[in-house]
Amino acid sequence: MRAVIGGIPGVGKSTVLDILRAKLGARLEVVNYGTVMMEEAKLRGAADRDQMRRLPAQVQREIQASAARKISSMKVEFLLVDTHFSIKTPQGYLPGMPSHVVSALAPDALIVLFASAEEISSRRAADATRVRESSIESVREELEMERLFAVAASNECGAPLAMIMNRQGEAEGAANALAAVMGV
Ligand SMILES: Nc1ncnc2c1ncn2[C@@H]1O[C@H](COP(=O)(O)OP(=O)(O)O)[C@@H](O)[C@H]1O
Repeated sequence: MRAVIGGIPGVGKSTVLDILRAKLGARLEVVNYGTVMMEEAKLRGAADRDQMRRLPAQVQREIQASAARKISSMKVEFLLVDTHFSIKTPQGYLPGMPSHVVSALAPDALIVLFASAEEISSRRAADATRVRESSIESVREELEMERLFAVAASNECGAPLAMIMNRQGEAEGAANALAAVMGV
């Protein structure tokens, strides 16, 4: 079973995935799509994520695609690809799972993890280690775009899309809902 999970920064994705990892142990492999992309980019001479972002767009597309092929060849009972369906950039929202990527991954399920804009906004504001836009308006827009791009990816690959809410103080519940969607 191969699934793709996306969620905007601060939604609690790392927290929920850690809980699921603790439950499933070796049956589950969580693969961070950005990390695999970076491994592929290193083979093409980029030293870090900033250099990767500055590579010609066509090279970045190739990196995205080869990361997807690498992930789709992994053999494990439950594989969860940790990513973002949309990435906010100064030029606009970038699709994290454009058609050539989601088709190469061929997931069985897509999941968007979401939370209330108010909670995400206060979690971002509390995290002094990162510089992130934390206004409620901005978070609301990102949440909406994450959903819209996930719908587009679902339509592209034909996999069902589940929406899972990470309620304040109930990350365990969100991890259980995720396990249920994955058929654990
Ligand atoms: N259900 C929840 N209830 C309360 N706090 C949460 C919940 N989920 C995550 N958090 C907290 O929110 C912050 C961001 O969570 P994190 O998992 O790092 O987000 P992400 O990986 O999506 O950026 C952390 O301080 C985490 O402890």
